[in-house]
Amino acid sequence: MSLKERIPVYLLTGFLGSGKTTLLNSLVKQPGMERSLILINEFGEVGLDHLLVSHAKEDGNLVVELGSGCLCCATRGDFAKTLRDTPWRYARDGQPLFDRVIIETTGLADPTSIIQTLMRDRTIHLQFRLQGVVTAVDAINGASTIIQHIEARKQVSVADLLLVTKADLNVEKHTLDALLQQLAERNPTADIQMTNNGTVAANLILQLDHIEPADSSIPLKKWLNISSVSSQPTGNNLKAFAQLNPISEPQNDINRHNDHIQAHCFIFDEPLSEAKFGMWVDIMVPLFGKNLLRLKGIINIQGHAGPVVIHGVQHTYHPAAYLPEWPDDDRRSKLVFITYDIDRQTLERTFEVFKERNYETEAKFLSEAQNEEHSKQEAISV
Ligand SMILES: Nc1nc2c(ncn2[C@@H]2O[C@H](COP(=O)(O)OP(=O)(O)OP(=O)(O)O)[C@@H](O)[C@H]2O)c(=O)[nH]1
Repeated sequence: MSLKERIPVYLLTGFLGSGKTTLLNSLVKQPGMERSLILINEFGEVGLDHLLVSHAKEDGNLVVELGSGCLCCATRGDFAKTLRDTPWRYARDGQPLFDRVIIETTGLADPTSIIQTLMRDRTIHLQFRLQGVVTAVDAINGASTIIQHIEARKQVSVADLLLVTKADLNVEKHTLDALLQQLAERNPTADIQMTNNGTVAANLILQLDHIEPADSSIPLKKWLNISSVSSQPTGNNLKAFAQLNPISEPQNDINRHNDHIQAHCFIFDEPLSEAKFGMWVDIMVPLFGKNLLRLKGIINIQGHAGPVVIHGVQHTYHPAAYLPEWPDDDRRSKLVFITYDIDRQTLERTFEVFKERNYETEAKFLSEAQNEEHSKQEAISV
């Protein structure tokens, strides 16, 4: 099955009480959301949320309650099994009875491990594609929750869409401004939307495309979502693969919060060598592993007419998508990292190392050496 044919999965996460179930209730009533399979995970002995969305069944959806316990840890195996089984369990005449899956996590879930299950479990991966991660953030308590709880920070960091809930309540302007700034700093790639009374337009969710922006109607810049900072004057002239410019310094603000998660944005003015960049990805992504929470990039690779779109979550790095043309005149490569305990200098140092080595020459040398060895062996056997 091609990626496009796989069943889209939307992950709805957010800290305890942030408004996930309320949003879900609003979503499933809307046209376009029929035939959703809703997986609800709750933390605690008795689940209630599935009751709260029970009317969703009347709107032509299926609701499944996942076992008590958090699906990022205690019930991870159950979750994987439930999801693997859904295409035949909820099917008629061999056809699934649903068009998409929405997973509501517990408020304490670490979404990165759920994303890992979605992308690394072979059976799941062959049938489903992660279409979007939506994180609810409480307008009033969100800022302090994010500072206090690592789970909340991870939920924000991996989101494609951040929904600020409870904006209808009397939120002080400075509280809201501070929260919005914090969200933008922590996840510069996510779209941020305000919601009132727990309602959100289904379109906002349905248009998400977590993995394959190439296939989507979303403009690339919106996907990467750093256009607001990318027009800043170029900064110092640190050279990496090419000319590298720090385009924003969100990490300074985040350091003030004294936590471990940072966002780093880089721009490369010149096209990058495919061999060097490929080596960097092959070696560094697994090496950073769990500490690389998110990597998104639009890359100008030497010799390619259009941009190359890359995307990774922790160890999982998706095959690069080669687009036929650039969306506008800006041909610079842009990379956004959201990291846990990896500082900007470390990333820069790795760029430097890969710039210094000449992988084209090394590859050529290796191939010539192998050919020579081959010829020798053939001569011996003759
Ligand atoms: N005024 C207002 N109240 C909201 C909004 N969203 C949620 N609430 C209220 O906030 C409370 C928590 O909402 P839920 O939707 O249950 O939050 P949740 O994230 O599912 O909570 P957990 O399952 O405990 O993690 C409920 O009392 C909701 O009615 C909103 O946008 N405006």
